[in-house]
Amino acid sequence: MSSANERSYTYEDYKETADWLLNRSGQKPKVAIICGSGLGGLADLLENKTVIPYKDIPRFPQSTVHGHAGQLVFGQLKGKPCVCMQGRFHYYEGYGIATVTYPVRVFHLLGVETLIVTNAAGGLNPDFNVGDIMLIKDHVNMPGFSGVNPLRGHNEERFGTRFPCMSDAYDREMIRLATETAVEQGCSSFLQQGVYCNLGGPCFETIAECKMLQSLGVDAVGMSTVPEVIVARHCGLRVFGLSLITNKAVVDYSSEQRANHEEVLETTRKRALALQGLVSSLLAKI
Ligand SMILES: O=P(O)(O)O[C@H]1O[C@H](CO)[C@@H](O)[C@H]1O
Ligand SMILES: Nc1nc2[nH]cnc2c(=O)[nH]1
Repeated sequence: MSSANERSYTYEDYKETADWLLNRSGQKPKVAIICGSGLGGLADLLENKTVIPYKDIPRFPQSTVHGHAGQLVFGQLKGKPCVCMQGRFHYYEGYGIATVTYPVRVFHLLGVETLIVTNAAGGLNPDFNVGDIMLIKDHVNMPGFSGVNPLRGHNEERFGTRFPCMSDAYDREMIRLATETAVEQGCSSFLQQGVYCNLGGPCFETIAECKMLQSLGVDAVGMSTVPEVIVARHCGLRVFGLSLITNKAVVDYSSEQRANHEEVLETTRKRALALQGLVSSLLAKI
């Protein structure tokens, strides 16, 4: 990988971007929401919006994936000051892991206290159906097994400790509130909880890989989210995560099913409103 991809950032870099955004938006969000593939509609719920394209923001990468608009949206949701990423960055796009997670530290410096991550994911748990919403209770950072971790390198103590704990990565009280909210919203029949695993992508998994992940206790697989969560927990943000099960992972050699991004986006279109309702009602409770 080239050194440009592996670039690192100083505390002052993050601070400069945060100050620029504060100046441009005039808003100090308390909640940041990262919208997964096809889930950018969440940002449309915000009131009093200020929209800032990534291309205008100092040091921000660009979104290159279909279904990721590439802009920050500031505004209020249920009266809470929020910032939404309409489009996230993925390792497979060629960005270094510090670049993929760059916005999270910027949000921390803007005063964000809670990070909500959403993603589209393949369902590995045989009890899951396409269209289920999975509350993420834990993760497996598969790239971390070979040393790909956003905290690799110099530890900036102003963000967090060298060896952060990850056994409490996903806030249990928010999971409880979301479960309660799903009952109120009439969507508990397609609500699940489970373990999300990120792979590097951009290939979808082979059948052997899906079987291996299942045997490891993974419920849903994707290509994002975990690096953002690690950086968020390192700097003390409360994290809540949702996976929309957009397709079922193929685990049978006789299956004719083939994972593809069009199916992923198609499922997000069908479940976007339910997911948006759940997130906005949850926000009203925190
Ligand atoms: O994780 P998000 O950004 O929702 O996107 C998921 O959907 C894409 C594959 O269809 C991959 O980028 C995968 O990570
Ligand atoms: N890796 C991976 N990412 C996804 N994103 C949406 N569906 C999938 C999937 O089946 N596998």
